[in-house]
Amino acid sequence: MENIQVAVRIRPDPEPSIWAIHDQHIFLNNQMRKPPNGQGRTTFAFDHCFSQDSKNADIYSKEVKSLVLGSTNGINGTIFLYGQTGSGKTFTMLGKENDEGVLLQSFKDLFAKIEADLNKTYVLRCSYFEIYNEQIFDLLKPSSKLQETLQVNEDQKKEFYVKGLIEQSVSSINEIFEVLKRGEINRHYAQTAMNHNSSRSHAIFRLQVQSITNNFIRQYRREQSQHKFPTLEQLEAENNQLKGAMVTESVLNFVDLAGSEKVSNHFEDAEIQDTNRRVKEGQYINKSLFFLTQVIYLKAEDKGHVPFRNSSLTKILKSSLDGSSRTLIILCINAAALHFDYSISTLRFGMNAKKIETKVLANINYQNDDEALKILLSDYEKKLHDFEKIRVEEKEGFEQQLNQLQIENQSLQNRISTQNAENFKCIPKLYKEPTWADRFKHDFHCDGAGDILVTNTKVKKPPQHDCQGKLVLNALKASEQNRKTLLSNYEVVKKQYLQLNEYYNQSTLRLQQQNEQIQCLNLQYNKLYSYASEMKQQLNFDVKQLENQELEQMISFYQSQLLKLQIEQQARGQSMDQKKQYDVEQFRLVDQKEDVVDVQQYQQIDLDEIMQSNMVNVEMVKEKEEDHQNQSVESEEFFKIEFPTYLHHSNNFTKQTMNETASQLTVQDLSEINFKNVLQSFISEMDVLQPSVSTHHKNNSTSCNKKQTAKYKTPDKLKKQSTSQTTIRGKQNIEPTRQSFNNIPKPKVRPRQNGNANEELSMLLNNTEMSKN
Ligand SMILES: Nc1ncnc2c1ncn2[C@@H]1O[C@H](COP(=O)(O)OP(=O)(O)OP(=O)(O)O)[C@@H](O)[C@H]1O
Repeated sequence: MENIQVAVRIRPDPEPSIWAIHDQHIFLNNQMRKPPNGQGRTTFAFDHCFSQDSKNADIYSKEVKSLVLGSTNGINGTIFLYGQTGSGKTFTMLGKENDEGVLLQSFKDLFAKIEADLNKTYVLRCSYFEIYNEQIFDLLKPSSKLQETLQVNEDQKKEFYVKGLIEQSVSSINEIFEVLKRGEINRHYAQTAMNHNSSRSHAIFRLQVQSITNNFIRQYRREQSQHKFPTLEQLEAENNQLKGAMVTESVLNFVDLAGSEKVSNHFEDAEIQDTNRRVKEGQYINKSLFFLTQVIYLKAEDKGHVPFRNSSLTKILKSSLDGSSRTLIILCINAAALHFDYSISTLRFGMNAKKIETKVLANINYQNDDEALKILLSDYEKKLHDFEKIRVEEKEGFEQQLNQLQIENQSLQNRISTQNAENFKCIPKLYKEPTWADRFKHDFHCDGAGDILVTNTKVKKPPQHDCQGKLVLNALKASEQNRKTLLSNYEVVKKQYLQLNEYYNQSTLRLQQQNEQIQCLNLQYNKLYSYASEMKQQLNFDVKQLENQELEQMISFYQSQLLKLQIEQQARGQSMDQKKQYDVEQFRLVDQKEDVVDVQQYQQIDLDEIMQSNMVNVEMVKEKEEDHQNQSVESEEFFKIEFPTYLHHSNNFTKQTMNETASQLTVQDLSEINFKNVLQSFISEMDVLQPSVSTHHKNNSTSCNKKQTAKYKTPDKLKKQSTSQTTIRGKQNIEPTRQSFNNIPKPKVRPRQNGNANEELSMLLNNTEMSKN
């Protein structure tokens, strides 16, 4: 026989504690030697007393651990957490992040031992349910079926069991954590959706531990699915190995009882509007706790019949209180004086429970004969079959739930899509694609900017009750993430656009400045060009003047030579006839044979023109005359001695025109256009004047040699024509070529300098010169 283990734990409180602990005793401290009501016992002795500084780990290691591990040997165990609301029952059971509850520590130790035990194979099944207002709710059911209540039935062995309770098979610590988590979520959901108050219900987590010593089973389980157990036939096939097997079965109950405070307490709570509901809750709680206390009291006093059937709680806990179970009650009390009455009540309950003795027996079956083993395995298989059936039902329920969630998820996805579409409709087009007109206007294009559609409105979150599926939450998160990404992309592109815009503005400014500079340079260039043109004009004028002077000098020189020659001819008059004398006066030497024709021709020539247009190459004449003297009369050749008549004409004309032009230039605007106009008019005048000169010559030289017209042609034409001289009347007409003309010694002429003036202007001037020449 073994007494129920009872421990007490004081919850830490900001208020000073009225309780003190010494060893296994808890009593009122010095400040409160006497109880407030002045009566009753104030010192209690329990198996363990835990102060406010105690941790869950302390309670687990000293009280809970041995009880939990005993289940692996087939010993049932039950842990009650009894106490007033807010006294720390749930904290002790489930704990917090930094102080793990006794339940989680139990799981860890249990699985650690199971994994370390290589001689047994364990089957663990767990269930989680709550008793609220005497109704049983399975917390492992799908949320849609949470409202279904379960009944407590009695089997053939007069044992109570909850019919239809889900027994979830677990094979690892993670799986059992998942089951616990699912139960807690449903408990919370029931609290809100079904108006349950978790603190007003008794929560029971039950763990069935079965083990069998058989290596075959272990190997079989490892090879097969973890949830499948070998069939009886398979076990019989290995019958020899099963002989002598030990089978253990045990149940661990973790019971978080509802608060044990008085019902009247709820009446006084002014904030609670639904008084009737609270009254009903309190009544049921007190009723179940009363029956629990009664059962414990009767068991402790050992006074005959114990009424376990009075409440669901006592029915469920019967095996723990009446049978072979090892039971632990952890009393939770508040430290403050305010809760003294409730604390005393709790401690008294513990003192009664402490008296209860239970026959702690291990549920072990030693099977040495085949028949007994078959019966055991048959029973075992039946349980497993039921378990599999439940699993199938559960699976179907989950699948239905999954389908429903998928449908809900799909509808939510549709809503999100619709919402997104509406959002995008509302989005302003932040970046307007520039038109071609804009691009030409600004000469600016931002490649790759494109259209960016960004919403500034957050995606509306659906109501809380719609968010049952993780997919929905993920979709919302993804949508939000997309929105953030779009916004960040938009910011980047916007920044680039602003930078490009800034660059464009700067470029435009630079362009304007450069245009202004170009205009200034153009102005300067025009001024310089005008100045250069003027200078060149002046230079050409000077040169022309100089040339004219030189030519005048040359003419004077040749005239003097002619006079000299004439004098010489006169001096040699004996050898020259009268006609030749006459010709000489006309500055022409004529063959006697051609005197008639020549005289006629010469008579038509104006003397002045002859004087101006014929030039005697003194050296040539001398040479020819010498040759003439040396040769026969018949071989004497006619030499036409020409003097460039146009020099006289053009010289005079040029002088006059250039003087006029210079005077015009001084008074007129020197801009390029005016300058060109002046030149054009100048050239036009030249063109007008030249034909008259040419005509004049033609008229006066019709009988003369036609080659005289070459005087007004370009040097190239002149040269060409000179090279194509033909013989007249069988006699070679030898005309002084340009070369021969150049051989005439001339006064040195200053070379014409074109300078660096504009080329077009040079061309014009050159053409003008050519025309003049
Ligand atoms: N030992 C402790 N150390 C620190 N905080 C504690 C401790 N015990 C309880 N608390 C805190 O006190 C509050 C109430 O505790 P808890 O919910 O466990 O009480 P309860 O007895 O389960 O109440 P109810 O019967 O209403 O469910 C919780 O916030 C819990 O975190």
